[in-house]
Amino acid sequence: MLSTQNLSCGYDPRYPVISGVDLSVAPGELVALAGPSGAGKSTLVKTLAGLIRPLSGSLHRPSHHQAVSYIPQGLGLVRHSSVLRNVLLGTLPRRMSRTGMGNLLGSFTADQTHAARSALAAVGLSGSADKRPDELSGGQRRRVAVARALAAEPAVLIADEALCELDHRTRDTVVTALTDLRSRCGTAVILVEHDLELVCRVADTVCCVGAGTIEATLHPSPERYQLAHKIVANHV
Ligand SMILES: Nc1ncnc2c1ncn2[C@@H]1O[C@H](COP(=O)(O)OP(=O)(O)OP(=O)(O)O)[C@@H](O)[C@H]1O
Repeated sequence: MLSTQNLSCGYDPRYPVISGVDLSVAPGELVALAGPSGAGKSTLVKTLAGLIRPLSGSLHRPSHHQAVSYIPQGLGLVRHSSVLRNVLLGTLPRRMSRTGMGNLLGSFTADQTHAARSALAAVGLSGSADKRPDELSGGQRRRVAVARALAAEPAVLIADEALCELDHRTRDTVVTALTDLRSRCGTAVILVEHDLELVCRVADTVCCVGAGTIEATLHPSPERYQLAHKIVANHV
């Protein structure tokens, strides 16, 4: 689904932020990236999402329309559009592949509206469809960004700290929505997340990022939580 070999990422070829990254993410797999602030997690996922060119090494991503949805740390919501319209934007690549750019300004189809409303329901925001993002709390805005990615039904969903600012119950709702997407569409999920307890509970694979690379790759279990904690804590 998505793989890298000896990938090196950063903003200046002389100073890679993270190197030697070998990742292989299968359909439906949930891979978590954990590690201290500044370790290079966002730089890596921006590269995986295609926003930054790799400095070296190889990156294989699915190339069809709607293949990769990326939730940036800053969320990228359109402030003056309604919540529903923001989520509908997630379905745009689907519409573009069918009808081309000409219809971008037209109305959305019933299918797209259904997908957007279902995504909002999945993150518990059915009642907020007509509000604007700046009328919502930080955690609610985060869930709008998740809903936008869900509505895209992508092959790969990459989320940079999408679960932070959420209370435990709401976080479980979002995790359930992601699990449903994985089993329904075979979506591979790559999650940047600081909460190791959560990560070890929900991820199939945990990559511990530190010292400019992926230092360890674990398949979680309660014992592995201690190990992951030690590896990440070493660099905090
Ligand atoms: N646009 C940029 N231009 C140059 N350097 C950058 C840029 N963005 C990030 N960096 C640098 O890359 C390094 C890694 O930052 P990055 O945001 O990838 O870390 P992170 O692990 O995601 O941290 P956090 O958990 O705090 O979000 C930092 O030293 C940072 O200063």
